[in-house]
Amino acid sequence: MTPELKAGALVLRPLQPEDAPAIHRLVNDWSVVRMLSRLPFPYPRELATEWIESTRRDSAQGQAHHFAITRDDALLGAVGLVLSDDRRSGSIGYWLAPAVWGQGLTTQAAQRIVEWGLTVLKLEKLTATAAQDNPASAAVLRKLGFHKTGTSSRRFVSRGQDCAVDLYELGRAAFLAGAQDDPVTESPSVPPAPASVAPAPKPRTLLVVAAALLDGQGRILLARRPEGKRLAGLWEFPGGKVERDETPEQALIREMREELGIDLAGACLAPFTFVSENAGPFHLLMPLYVVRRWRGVPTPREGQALEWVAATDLERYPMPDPDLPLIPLLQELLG
Ligand SMILES: Nc1nc2c([nH]c(=O)n2[C@H]2C[C@H](O)[C@@H](COP(=O)(O)OP(=O)(O)OP(=O)(O)O)O2)c(=O)[nH]1
Repeated sequence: MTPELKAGALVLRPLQPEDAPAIHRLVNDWSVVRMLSRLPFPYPRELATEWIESTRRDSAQGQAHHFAITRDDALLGAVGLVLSDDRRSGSIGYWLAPAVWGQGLTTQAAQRIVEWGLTVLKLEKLTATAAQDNPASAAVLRKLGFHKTGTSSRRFVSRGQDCAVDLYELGRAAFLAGAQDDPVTESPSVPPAPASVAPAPKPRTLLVVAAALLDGQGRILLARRPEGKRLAGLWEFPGGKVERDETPEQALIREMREELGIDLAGACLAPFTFVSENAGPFHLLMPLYVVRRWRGVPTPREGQALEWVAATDLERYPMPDPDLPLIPLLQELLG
């Protein structure tokens, strides 16, 4: 199913039947429709209703995910991700009402969908096309990290003619390598480098501590990263970055209190294994502790969803790539 995603002040949500009048009003505009290859101009009102129904069917079948781009509940445009038959790649498309052009909103919305498709859906690559007379769309794609792979032509129904389009692509590996998260500059204790000095190479290893909390039935607590964070929508083991002057155990106790409201002080924190993996913008070093006893009831304190998951079901929860080797180890422990 198509989820609701956040991108700055924008909310990207599944389309609803009640959106039809707004969709019709916004699309039935020559400056919008001339860039959308399959739509006629004028754009009949019934097509808006039919299209919304089709997006809801596609979403239920997992074939495509179309989102209304909204701000303060006002519909501003749409962004969609259509999956290939094998569900390993997807093609992205978007449009925005001219009244809000020039504010970077298309990039913001498309960026969130790109990230969601490549991390949560784990697509291998994304493709897109832009009409050659649509430099704004090409600029959005380049900002998102897409590169041009060729040219082709498409029938544009509204224009009644074939038009040249450029083809673009973004691979998952390239996206993950370029994903922006700078754990060093997040630290207030690191002063910014003077503008005239070339930035020093960043320390590449990030120490993150995490826990496999086990309940009485041997299920593991997973937390879904909330909207607004890097890797939002992925499931992870609760935990977080080890701060300066903290031991990993102190960091784990602090994180469990902050994130889940539980007290691990005095509990047995059993070192289980660790992750040492390239995580894109940094190298992740993550000790994983197994914890069976604590005080309090895990409660989401940071907007994250929580679920107790049997080890055999872990594969059903999309997790960050570095976590994947942990799954068979936990299955063996708890099998
Ligand atoms: N807690 C946790 N983090 C993980 C796992 N797998 C994985 O790649 N990570 C990454 C995601 C983050 O980049 C980093 C954890 O940092 P964090 O949770 O303290 O920080 P964050 O990115 O959520 O941001 P913030 O709280 O500092 O604002 O480690 C996991 O299983 N558990």
